[in-house]
Order: sequence, then structure tokens, then C-alpha cells
Amino acid sequence: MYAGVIVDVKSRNTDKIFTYKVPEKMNNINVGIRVAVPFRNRIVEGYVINITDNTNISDKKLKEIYKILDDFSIFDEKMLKLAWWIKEYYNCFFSESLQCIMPAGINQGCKEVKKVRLLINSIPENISDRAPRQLEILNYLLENNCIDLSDLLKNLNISYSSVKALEKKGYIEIFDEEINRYKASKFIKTEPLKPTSEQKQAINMIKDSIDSNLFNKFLLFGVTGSGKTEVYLQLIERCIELGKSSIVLVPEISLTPQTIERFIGRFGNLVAVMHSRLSQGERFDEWRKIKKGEVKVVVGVRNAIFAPFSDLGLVIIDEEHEGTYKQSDLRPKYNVKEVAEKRCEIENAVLVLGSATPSIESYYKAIKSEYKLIKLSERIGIFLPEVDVINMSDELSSGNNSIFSRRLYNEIKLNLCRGEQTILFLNRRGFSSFVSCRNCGYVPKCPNCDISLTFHAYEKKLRCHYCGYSINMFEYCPKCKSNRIRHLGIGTERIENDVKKYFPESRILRMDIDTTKTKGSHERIFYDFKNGKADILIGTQMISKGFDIPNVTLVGVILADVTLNIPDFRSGEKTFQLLTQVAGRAGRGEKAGRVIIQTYEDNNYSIKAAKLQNYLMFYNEEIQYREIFKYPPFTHLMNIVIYGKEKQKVVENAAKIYYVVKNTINKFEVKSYNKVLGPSSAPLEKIKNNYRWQIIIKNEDRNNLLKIADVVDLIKYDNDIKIAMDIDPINML
Ligand SMILES: Nc1ncnc2c1ncn2[C@@H]1O[C@H](COP(=O)(O)OP(=O)(O)OP(=O)(O)O)[C@@H](O)[C@H]1O
Ligand SMILES: [Zn+2]
Repeated sequence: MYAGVIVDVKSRNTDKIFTYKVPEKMNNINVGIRVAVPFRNRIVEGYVINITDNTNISDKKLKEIYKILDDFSIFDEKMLKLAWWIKEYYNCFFSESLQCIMPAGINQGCKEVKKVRLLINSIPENISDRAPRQLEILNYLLENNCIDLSDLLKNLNISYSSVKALEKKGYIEIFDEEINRYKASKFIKTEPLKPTSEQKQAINMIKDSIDSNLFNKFLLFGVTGSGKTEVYLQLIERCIELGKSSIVLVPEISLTPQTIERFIGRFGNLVAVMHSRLSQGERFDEWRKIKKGEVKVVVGVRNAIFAPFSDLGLVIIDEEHEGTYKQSDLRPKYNVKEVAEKRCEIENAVLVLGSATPSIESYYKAIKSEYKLIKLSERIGIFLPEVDVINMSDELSSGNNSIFSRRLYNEIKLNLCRGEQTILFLNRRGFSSFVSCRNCGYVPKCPNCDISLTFHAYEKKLRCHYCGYSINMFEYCPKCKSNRIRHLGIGTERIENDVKKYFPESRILRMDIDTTKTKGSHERIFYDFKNGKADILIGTQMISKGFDIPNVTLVGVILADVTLNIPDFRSGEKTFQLLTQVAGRAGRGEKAGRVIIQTYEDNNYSIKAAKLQNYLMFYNEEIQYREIFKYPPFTHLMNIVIYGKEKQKVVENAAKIYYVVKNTINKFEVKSYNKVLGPSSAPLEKIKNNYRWQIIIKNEDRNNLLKIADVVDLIKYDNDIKIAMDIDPINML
């Protein structure tokens, strides 16, 4: 027997299938098994991806598999197919795509405890007098049946040898039992709600596909509070009835105890949870539960898409517009929406993407009938909150210099009097390098790329980070001639200080990266706020979703412009999404909600649409910009980041890559639209002492980008230079 093995050595020339002989004694070998194999004078880890009876390679050249690492296989043929697709689609090594499938914590293995069990029904006569200790043990086991060995030794205060003696005689058995390190918290069982007619329609449409085992894709576009989660729950229930499994993906930040509770409350111990707050051991145990078919539902973040179900029926991606569904930091840089779609296709499962603010790309696909569009347009039991936009330039000209408009100040006061809670929201922690006019709100943009220009202090220039366009920094606003040019940048601490100053009587909580570093702090702040231990919660995007707190009646957005002017073509979209989501936190109880958005750009379409909470108005405007400036969904982008410690070298290598890319494109018979932008310094020009430059390639045909990536892979760079390529990037900073 021979096995085709992918070795875990990440390089271009080892990215292929190696054939090994399978020793006789390893007849339990299978596809998906992890093995240790000799490879170039050492032993490396590998994954078996096929088994054959013969090979055309001569036996003498072949080495033997050294060892089988686990007593179970990690992936099946269907998963292998998915890994293969990931390799091709995201241009990564096979070992990298297989690594996505590997369960976290596998090298820690299972945790086992020694147990003792009685094998007889009554005390044998011959034992009674001569061995009182043994008799004691048997009597104890007669009462307790099967218990932990350690408990037995402790409770009876006996030695291991007496237990061992009984085992020798065949009266008892000592065995290993796998235990689960993840202890789910207690839950209260909930019953299905009677669906509204909108919900019912949505459920029925999707159910039809589930029932008939048809691969189908749906976009569930439901306003905040329209009961999307109840739709998910009832679809999962249907799958369970049919003996099928479901995967529910949520963004990391909304995987709060509240979210988990809703699924566990409905399906109890049929639910496994997968997210990064679990320890490695806990994650592995959850994976084992799935593998052994003990659970039917997984709720988790991005990588839960690789949950090893063999009977997948449904994949739900909630808040599908969230950027964290793309793996931006590690290879392969996969987008889980695409991976989920592929997995559903392979396994004849149904994909449901849900959002109150679908990504432009997804909504476009729905309009082009690639997804079936289902709408939930009504909030259940409550109205959408009233949203007001305050122009901060007006505040300034009326002599108000504080970060609170007079309106927001008064509303906070009112809430404090009434004992109702307030959320103050800052879109993002400081990205302060864009400039704006405090008088008219003007923000300089690139005429080619329609993104904000970034201020570079050392050369006193404003630069476009896509194409490199630059102008000199100005003292007077080019539009209104005022000299009130300023750099934007406020942090959450600053807001906290000001709240203390203006509302000394208030009790304040803050939730951002700094205050949620330790395990459990996120939950603690959430529950403290929910239980009324504070009047005002200040936070970043962490608080923009999932929060369902009835006593929150006021949401204030301190400065909407922060996300609006990030140098990224999606800044308008991100702003609209955030404002809509955060607005959705107000007025979820019996009392009506108010939302106040502060901005210098009240004429911007993202902000106008957010005020009206009108997704379509936003979409229709945004999609035109995308078409005019040739951004996705009309093109695909590839971002090539060149980074290293020495700036000069980074710039030189970036130039070299640029020419190679240009030449490659010239060789194509390019019928489709294409453009190479840059090289230019990246918006975050220096991260961890590395200088970063970028080249952005736009092309209508994604395959062309893959071809370019292949060519760039072969370029020889200077030693200390690194390249990161990302196709269809989400994060362009
Ligand atoms: N059919 C129903 N009957 C009564 N209450 C319902 C029904 N469906 C949902 N609800 C309730 O309505 C509220 C909002 O529902 P849910 O949280 O599922 O909405 P959502 O669309 O997921 O919201 P968001 O996108 O804002 O998180 C919840 O408190 C939920 O229990
Ligand atoms: Zn530009």
C-alpha cells in the first residue's frame, strides 16, 4: 500500500504530493490521518490525502511512513476537496489550506481520566475475610458503580495496589475515559416563538431547500430587531429534525454570552461553541464532540466553518457584512463567505447570509440573482429609533467648543434624570492622519481614487495611498478659505474624561481594546451595564452590535467622520453599517429610542442614509461610485504590501515588483479592465518597525490576479524584504 502525503513544510517546491510506503502494521491508515514521515533527513508532520495499491515510482526510492499520529482521521474526502479549492482560489500552499482544517489544540490531545468500574454483580464469597480492603472497595463500587480512580483512592484512603489486585482477579476494570474540558454554563431552556408572517415566509422559503437537499444561497436582509435570530433558530431546528447539522458563524465581537445563550437555550447540549476565548484544550474537546456526532450545531467565529460534520445541512453567517469574516492577517487569506459557499456546494447544503446592512458585494449578488433575497422589513413589537444628525461646524460657530453638541448634552442630562441608559460611541480608535476644515467640513480627496488623502507631517504633504497622488498641505481651506484646518483624532479616554467633567454625577463604563484585554472583562462590562450598574457606556465598535439592553434609550455617536475618512474605498460603506448597527441599540425595550449622530459632513450620503435608516438609498448611491471608480463588485483588487526594516530597500523592491507586474500585464491579452496603482506608502506606513509600501492592482478578471501573484512569487527580493499579497482584500490599511 502507498500513501500520498502532503508534508507540513511551507515552501514552493515542497508544495506537492509525496508518495510513501505504508508499513504492513499500519493497515488502519486512511485519508485524513496525520502522520510523521522522514523528509530530507528529518521527521516532519504530514497529512495523508490518498491511499493506493500501486505507484509508478520505483519501490527503492520510496521511504516508509514513520508513525501514525492520531487514532482518528481529521478530514474526509469532502473536506479534502474544500482544502484543494482553497489552495487554488487563494493561491496558498496545500499544507496551509489543510492547516485551516486542523483542529486547534490537537497536539495537546484529549484529556483522559482513569475510571474504575465493577464487572460483577455481587461480592464473591472467597474474598470476604482475608482482604478487608478489597472488600471495602467492592462494596463501595457496588454502591457507586463507576467512579474516578482518584476519587476512589481518596474517599477510601486506600492504596493503588489493592485496586490493581482486584483488577487482576477480574472483578473490576480500570479504564481511560475522555473528558470534556469545556464546561458550558447553565442555561434556561427557551421554546420557539410563533413566527410573524414575514418570518414565516422567510423560514418556509429556506426550509424548502433544506428539505430537498438542494445547494442554495440566501441573503436575509432584515432590519435591526426584525427577528433574524429566530429565523435561524427555526431553520436549525428543521435540520435537527432531518438529522442534519448546522454551522452558525458570528463575528468575534458579537459572540457574547448573550448570543451563545440564545442557541444553547434552544438546543442545549446539541450545541458546541468555537471561539478564541476557549483554551486550546477546550477547543479540541469541542472539535471531538462534533467529530463524534455528539452535537448538531456549532456556533463560532470564522474558522468554525471547518467544523468536521459529515452531514452538513445549513450554514448561517450572521452580520455577513463584517470584515472579520476575511482572514487578513494569516495565509490563506480566505473569505469565509466564499469558503462557506464552496462547502455548501460540495455537501449540498444551504447557505444563509444575514444582515441589516448587507455588504455592497452581497447585495449586488442578490440583485443579480446569485443569492435569493429575503427581506424582513419590520421590527418586532417596537419602532426603529429616531435619528438626528448634528452639524458640529454649526456648534463651533455658536461658540460650543466641547465634544458634545448642545443637543447631545441635553439628551444625556435627560436620560440621567430619568434613570435611562446611554451609549456613547466612537467609530474607531484614532486614525487621525486625515485633515478637515472645521468650518465647512471639507476633506481633501484623491481625484483618481475617491479616497481621503492622508497627511504626512514630515514632508507637509497630503497623499493618496492607492495611487500616490499628492498635494501640498494647505493653511487655508481650498473651499471656504477658512484657516480652521484640523486633524481629527479623538480617543475613548478623551471622551471618558469629558463625560466625567460634564456629568460628574454619572456612573461610567468604558469598553474598548484597552479595557477588554483580560479574559472575561468583555462579559463583565456587558453584564454590569445590563444590570444597571452604570448610566453611560462609552465604547468602540465592540458595542455596536448584539447588545440588546431594554433600558438603553439614547445612543450618541461622537464623531461619525472618523470612519468616513479612513483611506479605504469602503469607508462610506463601513460608516453606514456602523451607524445603522449602533442606532439599532437604542429603544429595544418599551421606551422609544433616540440616536444622535455628530458630524462635520452632514451632507454626506452615508450619513444622510443612516439618518433615514434607509439601506437602499445608501446602496443605490454607493454602487454608482463603485462603478465609476471601478471598485468591487465591478473589479477585483489585489493588494501587494512590501515591508521591511529599511525604508530605502522597501521603496526599491516595491519599484521592482511594480515593473514586473506591469510587464506581466502587458503580456496578457488584456480584454478586461485593469490598472496598477502605486507603489505608494501604505496608510499605516510603519507597523512594528517595518516600513510598508503597497501596490494595488485592479482587474475585472480574478484569474489574472492569480497569474500575477504567481509571477510575483518568483521574484527574488532583497533578504530582509517581505511581501504579503491579498486578493479581494477587506483591510487596505
Ligand atoms: N416571532 C416572534 N415573536 C415575538 N418576539 C420575537 C419574535 N421573533 C423575535 N422576537 C424578539 O424580537 C427581538 C429581536 O429579535 P432578534 O434579536 O432575533 O432580531 P435580529 O434581527 O437578530 O436583531 P439584530 O440584527 O438587531 O441583532 C428579540 O428580543 C426576540 O426575542
Ligand atoms: Zn489616488
